[in-house]
Amino acid sequence: MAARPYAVILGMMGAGKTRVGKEVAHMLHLPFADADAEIEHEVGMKIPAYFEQYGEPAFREVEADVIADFLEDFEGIFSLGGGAPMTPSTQRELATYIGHGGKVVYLDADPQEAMERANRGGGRPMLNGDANARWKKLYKQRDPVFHEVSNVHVHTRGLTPQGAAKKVIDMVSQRIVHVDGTAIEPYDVAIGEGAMNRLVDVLGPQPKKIALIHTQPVQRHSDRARALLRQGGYEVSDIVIPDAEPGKTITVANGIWERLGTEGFTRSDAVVGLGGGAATDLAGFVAATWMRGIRYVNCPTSLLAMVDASTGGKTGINTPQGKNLVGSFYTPAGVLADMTTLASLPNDIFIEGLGEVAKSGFIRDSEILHILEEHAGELRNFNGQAFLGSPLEDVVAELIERTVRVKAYHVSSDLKEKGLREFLNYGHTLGHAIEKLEHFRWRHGNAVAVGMVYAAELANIMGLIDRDLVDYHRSLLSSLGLPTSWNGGSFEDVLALMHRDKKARGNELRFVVLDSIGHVVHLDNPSVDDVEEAFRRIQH
Ligand SMILES: NC(=O)c1ccc[n+]([C@@H]2O[C@H](COP(=O)([O-])OP(=O)(O)OC[C@H]3O[C@@H](n4cnc5c(N)ncnc54)[C@H](O)[C@@H]3O)[C@@H](O)[C@H]2O)c1
Ligand SMILES: Nc1ncnc2c1ncn2[C@@H]1O[C@H](COP(=O)(O)OP(=O)(O)O)[C@@H](O)[C@H]1O
Ligand SMILES: O=C(O)C1=C[C@@H](OP(=O)(O)O)[C@@H](O)[C@H](O)C1
Repeated sequence: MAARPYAVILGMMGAGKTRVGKEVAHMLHLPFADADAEIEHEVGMKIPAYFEQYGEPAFREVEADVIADFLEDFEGIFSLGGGAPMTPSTQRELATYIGHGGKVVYLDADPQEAMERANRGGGRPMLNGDANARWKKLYKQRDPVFHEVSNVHVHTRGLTPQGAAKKVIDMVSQRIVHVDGTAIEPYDVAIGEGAMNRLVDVLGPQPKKIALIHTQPVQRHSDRARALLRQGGYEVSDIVIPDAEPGKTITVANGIWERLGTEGFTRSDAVVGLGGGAATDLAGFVAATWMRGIRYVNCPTSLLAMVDASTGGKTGINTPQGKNLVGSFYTPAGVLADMTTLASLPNDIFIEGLGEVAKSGFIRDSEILHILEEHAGELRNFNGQAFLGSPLEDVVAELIERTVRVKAYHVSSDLKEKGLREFLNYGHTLGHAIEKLEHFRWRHGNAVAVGMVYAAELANIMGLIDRDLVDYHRSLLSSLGLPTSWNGGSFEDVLALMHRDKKARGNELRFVVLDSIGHVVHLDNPSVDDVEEAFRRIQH
């Protein structure tokens, strides 16, 4: 495999491609190459002189050749000349580079700032004559193409070269999971520090008003989102809802509908949901129902919301009869899992999220289990204040990316949970019963952890897995600080609730169980004796 650039930077003349590119390379301890400097080296003369002697078409040919060579054989930060992306062969080379996982950064400076800087510098033959008018004309031609050929968009208005470089690094190191499939409008889940900086790009130019729905404990993160939205030119309605489950009610939804009505939200406006899974569920529900569906973006701030609730398109509210009884399948336009928000997440809520992470390991991706094993101690001692920039951050980013991929896989062909998606329910049949019997004082991920041990015991009783795998469930989950037993209710109560599980068919129970790590099957209608025996085994 050829050595490819870590990132390619393009943008208008004066955007800072060279200056910021050098800064990025310096911060990442990587080499830097500037296409213009390489061309000058290649032809043995300065660019203005070359333009003068041979003209622009000859320059573009040399330029395209030099760029093609560097895209194939340079491991560092590579900045292009302003006009380079207009050459069709270079556009194709950039597309191939992106196809191999490359990052093409559009360094999008404020036009006024970039134009002034380009004029000041001189040495730019494309600006000969009325420099400002030339710059503006080129901007009009080039800006749409830059958007087209890049896959990372970085606005740098008002930033110092160092600030712009830090933003480029954040954006380039984000992980992207593309969610696509039957009945799904494709969208991306962006994971990493600064993922929220994508808000304006994901919302697009159509919305004028944005309802920013969030809870109070994440105020400092919603302040950032609001600032980004205002900078993007949107009119922002800040809507604070009650924290956690009390936010997921028809009364809260109704209050927001009233506000959207009073404030004149139309079908082309949008919703941003920011917070834990409860806030993103409610925000998605409001977006799905307002005018029969408007655009929405999720900004999950808890681990559980990042790996599970914000992706997959389930939105909803609770009723007095139960959780999530009213809602719809309605996919977001994008999910921005900004790791900086985890800095304020309490330890117990982080650990709870690991329950769903482990589930994804058991049902599909054994590498998740290896990572959990290897880092169990650090994960269990998660401390938000010391998290950003620590080695654990990359471990958590990897776990989030892998878990989101498992979810995306199950959702892609079964948005409405008629088959494959049911496998995401591993550990949930007993888990939901425990949550209900504990009056929701037990957190979901904790109940699912016990539920997975239960499902493993049941699979063992049915002869599907050996005892070692059951023991492995217990040892891994408890090493993460998750519970593996429950003594809070009778078998009769549990059985009655499991019969009301959404997977049950008529009077028959239906479980999701493993037959090996990474492989799940349905277990239909096991005998009550077996179901009870498994229950007995998780009581101590
Ligand atoms: N839509 C789906 O597919 C889906 C899947 C799983 C769960 N869910 C739903 O998600 C909800 C559970 O999500 P959850 O565990 O995130 O619970 P939550 O939304 O109640 O958040 C838990 C607590 O953590 C706080 N919090 C979240 N992020 C924080 C941060 N960065 N800093 C400080 N505090 C923070 C919240 O304010 C809340 O007090 C449930 O309502 C569940 O039904 C939905
Ligand atoms: N963010 C910035 N803030 C202040 N000055 C900048 C910034 N980015 C670039 N510059 C300065 O503007 C000039 C043009 O930048 P340069 O990197 O050569 O642009 P480009 O390569 O995109 O044409 C240089 O003098 C550079 O130091
Ligand atoms: O915009 C252009 O067509 C050009 C931009 C210059 O690079 P910078 O954008 O780095 O100034 C350089 O490649 C040449 O003068 C042509």
